[in-house]
Amino acid sequence: MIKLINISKRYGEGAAAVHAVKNVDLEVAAGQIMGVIGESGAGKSTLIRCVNLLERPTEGSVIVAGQDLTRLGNGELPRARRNIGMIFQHFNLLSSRTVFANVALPLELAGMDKAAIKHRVNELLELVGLSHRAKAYPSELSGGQKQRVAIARALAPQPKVLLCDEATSALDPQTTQSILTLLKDINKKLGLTILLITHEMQVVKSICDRVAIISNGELIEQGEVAWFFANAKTELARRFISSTIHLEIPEEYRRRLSAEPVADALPLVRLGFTGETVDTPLISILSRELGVDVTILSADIEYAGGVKFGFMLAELDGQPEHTRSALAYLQDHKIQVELLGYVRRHD
Ligand SMILES: Nc1ncnc2c1ncn2[C@@H]1O[C@H](COP(=O)(O)OP(=O)(O)OP(=O)(O)O)[C@@H](O)[C@H]1O
Repeated sequence: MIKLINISKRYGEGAAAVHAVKNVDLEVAAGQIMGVIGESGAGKSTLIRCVNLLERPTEGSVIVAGQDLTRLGNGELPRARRNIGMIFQHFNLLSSRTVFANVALPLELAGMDKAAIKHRVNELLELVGLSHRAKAYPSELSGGQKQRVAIARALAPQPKVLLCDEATSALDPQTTQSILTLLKDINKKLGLTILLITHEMQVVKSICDRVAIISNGELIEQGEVAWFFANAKTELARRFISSTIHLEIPEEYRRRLSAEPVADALPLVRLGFTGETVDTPLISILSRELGVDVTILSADIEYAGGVKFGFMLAELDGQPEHTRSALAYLQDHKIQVELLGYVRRHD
């Protein structure tokens, strides 16, 4: 549905030129949700704005719904752009228009008659859960409601593709989740293809099917979300992944931790679960069959893209040879084992 072929974008000329996007190839299949994640200044906004030619790429082709937008003249481009809706971080609503009139605007511009506009806008407001606020003005709405209006407006011309430029970055975590749920709903109900950019891995984890990482204008890694959590290679990807996992050694244990084995101390391990981990009732097997008791200090294990991943901090209590077999057992089941040190039983 979206195909970017060798896209580059330079701002300015000569020595002062900024090469914001470099030789990007990206494909988003129909009905898919793709997330592009990157740090500030990585080139995310420039890249997404190249898809509807809000920024014209310096090189490369942009194909949306089978049309090469970079080859269209100024007369044909507006029609092709109707296939592409867009929402923004700061909603971009018209403050002098009501919710109804904001959503109606693209339909008025397209010359639709009044009765048809009324029908369509009411349908859209129902879809985004805002029928009861049709007469309100943007200043009377919460951030989440404003983004709902923006989504309804973007969907009014029945686009095939929705571009989301940091659409939840101005919202609190709970509202973010409700907007992400709405986007997923719309994706399923309407078969809409979604390309979003974000700096938050949580957003990717919540709704994306695929993810690409952009760094310094280049796509450095991409894949299905589940594959990505299990297999990402680059340091940046690993940093984004760990930003969604919250696991710390409790202070009380940290005080008793030493790097080397000491008398009367138990190994403290971090166990990593990835898409490759073999499902196993590991704690019962370790204690019943291998003679090692497991104390879980903390765990953050989640599902993304149908795969279980996450980490667990645990203390292992058993004879040294039993502990060695337990660690080997975990590794055989594709659980990543990291020995963090040894915790003395007493201060
Ligand atoms: N209109 C412009 N003129 C000149 N340079 C620009 C322009 N827009 C962006 N840039 C530069 O291009 C690079 C990429 O910027 P871009 O806004 O695409 O990154 P981003 O990943 O979206 O960052 P952020 O999350 O901070 O918005 C940056 O170095 C930025 O300063």
